[in-house]
Amino acid sequence: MLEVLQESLRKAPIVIRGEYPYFIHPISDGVPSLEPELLDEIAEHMINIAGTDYDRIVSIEAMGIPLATALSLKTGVPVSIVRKRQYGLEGEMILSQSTGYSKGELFINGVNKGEKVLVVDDVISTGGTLKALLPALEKMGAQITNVIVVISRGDGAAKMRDMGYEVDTLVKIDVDHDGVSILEVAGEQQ
Ligand SMILES: O=P(O)(O)OC[C@H]1O[C@H](OP(=O)(O)OP(=O)(O)O)[C@H](O)[C@@H]1O
Ligand code: HPA
Repeated sequence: MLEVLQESLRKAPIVIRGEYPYFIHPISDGVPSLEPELLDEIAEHMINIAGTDYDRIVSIEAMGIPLATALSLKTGVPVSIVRKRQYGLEGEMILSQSTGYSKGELFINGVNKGEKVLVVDDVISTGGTLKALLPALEKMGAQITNVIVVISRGDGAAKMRDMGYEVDTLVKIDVDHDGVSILEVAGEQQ
């Protein structure tokens, strides 16, 4: 299951950002090369989890964009990207994002009241991003049908569950200075 994803994670190099061992991978960084075979495997898996019954796919720049695009092309569902740049449009929602290595603001546009929304992203780590995003989407009147994140490292997904949000992840990993270890793969018995 998810063989292309697993193989690519085993090859991911690590750099240290502050104290944080940061893995570099096609899905989380677009580096060194994001292959269509990998995007296809992931998009198919996301459709297996969430189906196609939603009005909008919501994802976060930068690395949510290829995932949301791949999914949009398969499902015909439109995409709204949560940006790190302010547009000042009416109804724009502003939120604060904090990850293991960065802090900043995010801006949501294009999500309409009453819409069924699928949220996808590349990585969940501290959970800081989704902790800010999911309540904000609900405040805008969206109904979140599923939240799917490709790579889970750390306890972010568990923290989201404690907050009442189920986050499906395709693979759980551990990262240290030597590399990535795969702890769990969706749909596989451990
Ligand atoms: O669970 P968290 O600790 O919040 O980390 C996860 C977030 O970190 C990454 O985004 P990043 O801000 O690095 O943006 P990028 O997609 O532009 O690389 C990733 O795309 C998630 O959005
Ligand atoms: O270690 C990481 N690598 C890439 N993206 C990430 N987003 C959170 N942590 C990471």
